[in-house]
Amino acid sequence: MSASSTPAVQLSQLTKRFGDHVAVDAIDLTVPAGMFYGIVGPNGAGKSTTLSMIAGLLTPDSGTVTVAGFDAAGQREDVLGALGIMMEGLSLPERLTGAELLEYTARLRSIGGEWRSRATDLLEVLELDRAPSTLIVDYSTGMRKKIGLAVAMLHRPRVLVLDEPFEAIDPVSARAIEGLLSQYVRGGGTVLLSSHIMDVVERTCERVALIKDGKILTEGTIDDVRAGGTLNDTFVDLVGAAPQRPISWLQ
Ligand SMILES: Nc1ncnc2c1ncn2[C@@H]1O[C@H](COP(=O)(O)OP(=O)(O)OP(=O)(O)O)[C@@H](O)[C@H]1O
Repeated sequence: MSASSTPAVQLSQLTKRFGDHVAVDAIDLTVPAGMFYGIVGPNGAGKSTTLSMIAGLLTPDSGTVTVAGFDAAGQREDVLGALGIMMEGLSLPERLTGAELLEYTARLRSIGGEWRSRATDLLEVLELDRAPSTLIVDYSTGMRKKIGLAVAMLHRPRVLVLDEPFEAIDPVSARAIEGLLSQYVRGGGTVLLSSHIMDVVERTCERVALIKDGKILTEGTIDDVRAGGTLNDTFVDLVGAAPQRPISWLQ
């Protein structure tokens, strides 16, 4: 698969309200194909809401989403084929093992016989092969995240949308996931992820968008955005440090 000039994801005036609250406020964003792209921002900034609209799990109030050139509203089947998603809170079939879930995914997606070797690779790299008979209901938080990632990758999508893939993941597993995603991007895939872990975003992503209150505060290459400092510095400068005051009952 080669990188294409069609953007992996394109958002135009994307907006979502919950009651009176504007969670995503007329966002325009282009994620070029074949790269690692990060979305960062404080809690409640609108990252998950944005990714959920790209994933088709939430309907925008206005604006458009295209994935690999397909319109998310009108070309749903094409978008589903092009996309792999891992979102917080998506339910999993709890009474299956990891391997069974991948077989189930392969059938749902009509993946040919190659699913077996793909599943073996994914389970091995993510170290889920160490608990072959453990049901998903008994998985740890990190293991649930890893099997969610394997499900998202099994059909070799053109675009992976990952909500906080590195949170709740131990450092060794995080490196394994980084390696897996890097191979995927080198092969022409696109990763769009949200994260609060700035050093992972700095290390992996080529471009980053910083969002707050549903709006993009800055967007560009990692070097442009960190402007000689660290991404953490830029984040705190633009978002504003949390208020600090003495709390007498703690002292
Ligand atoms: N289903 C919902 N109903 C009402 N409000 C919602 C809903 N989902 C999100 N929100 C609100 O929309 C805003 C954006 O939430 P979102 O989950 O997108 O933020 P986030 O950037 O992903 O935050 P975090 O870093 O904490 O995961 C928040 O104010 C949140 O309370």
